Amino acid sequence: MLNTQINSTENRSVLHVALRAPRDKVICSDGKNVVPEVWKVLDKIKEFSELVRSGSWVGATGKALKDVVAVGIGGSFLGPLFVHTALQTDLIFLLKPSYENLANVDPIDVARNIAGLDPETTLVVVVSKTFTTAETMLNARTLREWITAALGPKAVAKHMVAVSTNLTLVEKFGIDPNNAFAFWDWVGGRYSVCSAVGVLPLSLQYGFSVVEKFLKGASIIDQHFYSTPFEKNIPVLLGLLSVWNVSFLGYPARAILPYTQALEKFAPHIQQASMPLYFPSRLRVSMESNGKGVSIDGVRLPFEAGEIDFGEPGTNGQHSFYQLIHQGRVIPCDFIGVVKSQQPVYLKGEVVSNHDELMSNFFAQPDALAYGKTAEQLLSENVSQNLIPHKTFTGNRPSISLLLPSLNAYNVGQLLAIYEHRVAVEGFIWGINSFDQWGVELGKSLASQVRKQLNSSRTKGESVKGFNFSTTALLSRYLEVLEIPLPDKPLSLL
Ligand SMILES: O=P(O)(O)OC[C@H]1O[C@H](O)[C@H](O)[C@@H](O)[C@@H]1O
Repeated sequence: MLNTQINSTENRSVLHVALRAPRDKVICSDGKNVVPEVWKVLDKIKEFSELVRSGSWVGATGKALKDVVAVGIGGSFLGPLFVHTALQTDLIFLLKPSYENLANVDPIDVARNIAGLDPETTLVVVVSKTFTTAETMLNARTLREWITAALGPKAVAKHMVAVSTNLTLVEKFGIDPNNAFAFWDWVGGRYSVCSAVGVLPLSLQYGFSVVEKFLKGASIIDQHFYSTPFEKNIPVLLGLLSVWNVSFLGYPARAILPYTQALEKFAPHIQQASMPLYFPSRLRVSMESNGKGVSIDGVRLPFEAGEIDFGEPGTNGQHSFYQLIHQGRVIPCDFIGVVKSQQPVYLKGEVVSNHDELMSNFFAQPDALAYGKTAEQLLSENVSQNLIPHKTFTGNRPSISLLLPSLNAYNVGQLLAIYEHRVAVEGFIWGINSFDQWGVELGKSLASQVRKQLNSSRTKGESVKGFNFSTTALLSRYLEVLEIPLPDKPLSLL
């Protein structure tokens, strides 16, 4: 039998393709076909989201719920946010409950998210694979407090639901297990947008039929990736280009530049699949999926792997960091354009439509990068000698251009799956484990040491100890001046 436990450092299968497989497909983990379980949860989401959208699911005081706050961070936040934002303008007529995303543990994020919301008409979706992530759980407790303070403890059953692999902790938290939507160990957090993590919030917003199209788009790419010869296989070609740029040409970064505002959250999502880490010993900058310093067998890599991803929608980026891309360091770019705009506008008397104006830039930028401008060309334009070095463009700067026919749920699913598989292709070639993320653990455990210190200093006046000189000084200073709300003076929420 095929060994699907390719995430060998966590003894986990990697099966996010099963999340979007057709009902009749057989995909096994530990000898068990997981597709029926996937569809059981999808059917449950369909039913629940229809109840909420139709107003049949009512809150503790009998009112329909009209706002959704999704609480989650990392993979339990960025993917759904990217898809939600991508479809927002296309499907504005379908958008039923409003959609807020609470990720940061900063109380400012809580306050901003619930500003103007009424607990009576709000549904909170707590999204956490582990149900132990410190930020998410504190935010969930804060919103539980917000709901119960207004509506009483029983209101949690009607106003809070959860998405998690850890249903025991969901129940312990006080959420009715009937209102929990499961997913599985074989879904990595950053690959979970096609599980209930993304499907529940998106179904609540746009309806289940839209989400089905999104899943179908991703599934089509899964089939393409599985069966298309390498020379025509989009994720394979893109992955090879990345490996070439990073490991052979030594370009450490990649700019993701969608020429559509609808994809404004795409680069942040891909960044999560590639969160930068810092290895002081080698000044290595790396990422969550492919940001590894060692091979899958634990041997230190003799080459650089992973890219530093960043990006902004065009044309905004053109007015900030493109200067460096054109004349400074070489940054391979992914240009993503769309043929048919979600929002066509053509003003009378204008030379082109607004979308054509945007796309003029999409076509121009890769050419400027590739071909540049020579001193000879500048001379022929009578540019003065002293400005020639400043106005010269070296060219020979790599980019790829993806042109999507439109940006609907189906195409968004395709785009997601292309990038997911591309990450895997790169990881396979580099010989690393693209599916673990041990690099995020150290910071978390040090934060828990700080948390203990803050508690003992605040409650018992204990002095700061056990930290290095710099952190001791900073912590002491922090404890000296910051006013905190005491238990008898509760944090007031907006
Ligand atoms: O979904 P959760 O268990 O709350 O995890 C949220 C996030 O936690 C960590 O930071 C991981 O590095 C991420 O990959 C994960 O998405």
